[in-house]
Amino acid sequence: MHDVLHVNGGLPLHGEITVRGAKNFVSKAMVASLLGDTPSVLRNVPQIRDVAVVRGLLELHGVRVDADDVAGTLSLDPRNVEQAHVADIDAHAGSSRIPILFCGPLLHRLGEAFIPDLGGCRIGDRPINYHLDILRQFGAEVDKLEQGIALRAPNGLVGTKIHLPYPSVGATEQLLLTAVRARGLTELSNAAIEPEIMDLINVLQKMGAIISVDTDRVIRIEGVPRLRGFQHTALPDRIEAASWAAAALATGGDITVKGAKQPEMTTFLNVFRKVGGEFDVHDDGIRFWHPGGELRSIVLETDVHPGFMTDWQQPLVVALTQATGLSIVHETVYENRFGFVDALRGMGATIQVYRECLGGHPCRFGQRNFYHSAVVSGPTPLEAADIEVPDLRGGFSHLIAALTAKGTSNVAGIGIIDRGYEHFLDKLDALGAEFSLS
Ligand SMILES: CC(=O)N[C@H]1[C@@H](OP(=O)(O)OP(=O)(O)OC[C@H]2O[C@@H](n3ccc(=O)[nH]c3=O)[C@H](O)[C@@H]2O)O[C@H](CO)[C@@H](O)[C@@H]1O
Ligand SMILES: C=C(OP(=O)(O)O)C(=O)O
Repeated sequence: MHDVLHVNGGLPLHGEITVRGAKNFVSKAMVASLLGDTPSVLRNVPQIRDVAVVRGLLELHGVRVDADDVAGTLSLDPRNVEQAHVADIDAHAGSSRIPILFCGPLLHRLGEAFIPDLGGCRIGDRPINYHLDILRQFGAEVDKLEQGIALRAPNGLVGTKIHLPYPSVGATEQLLLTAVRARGLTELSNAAIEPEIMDLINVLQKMGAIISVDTDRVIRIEGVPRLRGFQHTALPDRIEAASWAAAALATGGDITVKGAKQPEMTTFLNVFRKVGGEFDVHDDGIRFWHPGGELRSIVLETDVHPGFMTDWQQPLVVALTQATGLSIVHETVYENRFGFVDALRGMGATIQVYRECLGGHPCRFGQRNFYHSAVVSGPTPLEAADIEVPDLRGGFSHLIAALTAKGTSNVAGIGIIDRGYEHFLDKLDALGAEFSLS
């Protein structure tokens, strides 16, 4: 398999690419189809590995999946889930974080579930204690085994009142996918309200669920006994869009991201403008460009929505190496998301990481042993290097750094990147990047 990308960097990226549906929504909407008793159709589905992983798991559970990859349409027929003979589920261990979201839907349909060990990016410990607490509160029996988690709910699941210690995206989705068919009322306080969650709520409402979202992060659900299939077009991938925007800024280029939408990106766009990037919002996408002259340093804190998204942080840090002065980035969502800066430092960036909370607010990771704040001093020209992709967003950041650095960089392990970036090599080609694979 070709897994090393040889990048001849130092050329501004110019041109137009398209983003399709959000990785962090599409996979969840696919799981939601399990809750319906009629087929669902999902549109604007990207061809990324996380979609393939969830598809495999759904098929294992008896869902018939038909895909039109070019059109980006998935048809999901869950009518045979009760008849499925699930075998080989261990083969799905370590593939992504989505399997944990199968718990509620499978418990409703089968009264039991087995969930293999999770994968996803190693950017912190990523515990699942909130998920398991939620399932137990609905009345599930949860057993942690060596290979995964076994769950039972022989008497069904019953609505409950839950307060999340932190507005976790996955735990909020766990609750939604479980509460919609539980008996009675469920109330979740301190819920996450990311746009991908709101679109999942749209899907569940189309299926027949009753869900209200209050302004104070409280979500209320009235359980219903049955749900039907849905037809839905996924919201665009705001992380991919921001990643290409960061690539335009770092390389001094000009990229139009078709499919990108302003409402989900307001916070990113403010930061992009403060750094000195220009953008124009069009009906069918957003054009991002470097207007020439100096970029400006900033102070930035990642946070839950509507704050600056943690998944935007890694690509933007590469652009900050090209800004004049000291930028401060405080990562408050994951305790260990700065590992990727080692490689940037090796390419000539001046970045120092600290255990202290250097942003505006103390966070959960302060006074602990986590290097979760970074100071970036720029501008520093980046030099070509041999680098290894550590995780999805860190990997894309390395790619941006290689595209920014003059000379040939060898980026190993690029296979990780297609977990969340559809056809990224074709897109690089369309943007005028020079590269080869080996
Ligand atoms: C597939 C997917 O949608 N992934 C996204 C999702 O991840 P994911 O849903 O895993 O992220 P969470 O929002 O749950 O995690 C946020 C924080 O809560 C902690 N936590 C979470 C669950 C739990 O049971 N216990 C616990 O302590 C995590 O360790 C982390 O520090 O939201 C993140 C935050 O926007 C994004 O970076 C990921 O891209
Ligand atoms: C952290 C991410 O994804 P996952 O939760 O799938 O690991 C990401 O998309 O940046």
